[in-house]
Amino acid sequence: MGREFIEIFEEWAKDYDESVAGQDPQYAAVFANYEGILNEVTARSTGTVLEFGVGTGNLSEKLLQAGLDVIGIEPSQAMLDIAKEKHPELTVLEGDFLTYPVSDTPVNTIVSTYAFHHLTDDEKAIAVKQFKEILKENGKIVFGDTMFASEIEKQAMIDSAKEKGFSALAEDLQREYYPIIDTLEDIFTTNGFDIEFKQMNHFVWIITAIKNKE
Ligand SMILES: C[S@@+](CC[C@H](N)C(=O)[O-])C[C@H]1O[C@@H](n2cnc3c(N)ncnc32)[C@H](O)[C@@H]1O
Repeated sequence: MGREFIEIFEEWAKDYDESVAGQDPQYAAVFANYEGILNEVTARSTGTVLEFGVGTGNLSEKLLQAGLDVIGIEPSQAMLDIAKEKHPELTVLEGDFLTYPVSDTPVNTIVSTYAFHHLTDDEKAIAVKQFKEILKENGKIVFGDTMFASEIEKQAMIDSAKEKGFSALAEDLQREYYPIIDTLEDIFTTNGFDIEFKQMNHFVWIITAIKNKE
């Protein structure tokens, strides 16, 4: 479950760092302020951090530089190999948002950037329920990802991509499970989190979800 897009990342891994640097015009707006997004997720993280979908390890690098203990989880072998090559000191384990080697280490923060939308909304709810179990008291989830204020806004972004001739972006926005903010809010609050949203570019928002006491 949740691994249906891995082939895309096996292919994309070798050029991925060029895309995030804005060199692919179709994705330039998606990756606008990429460094700022990673910095903001890092600034909100504490203690032992479990990172999902590490890709080539760009967020992991910032978390390590901030002195945090990072356990990375990544399902694509090609991405995982690059992350390990760039950061030999990083622990990266094979796994995904739903199935991962759980250690006994209590986790303070669960982070991810540009990855949670690979799960359907039902899978997102299962993942969040599991995260609550492994987070320490007052633990938090900090995710940066593409999401939309409404279905109307999402359709407008798809139409705009088509008008610009960005067919790969338009297909991506229709193929993967980019959520509506109200849906995410419902998933997190139902599973016992207080959640905040902050917009970082035309596509990406950061969500910070803090585990309730109850
Ligand atoms: C767009 S890349 C983001 C990489 C990195 N987090 C970043 O911000 O640059 C998406 C990553 O999520 C991974 N991924 C895809 N499906 C996943 C899943 N079900 N669980 C965890 N990671 C997944 C991909 O293999 C890829 O490395």
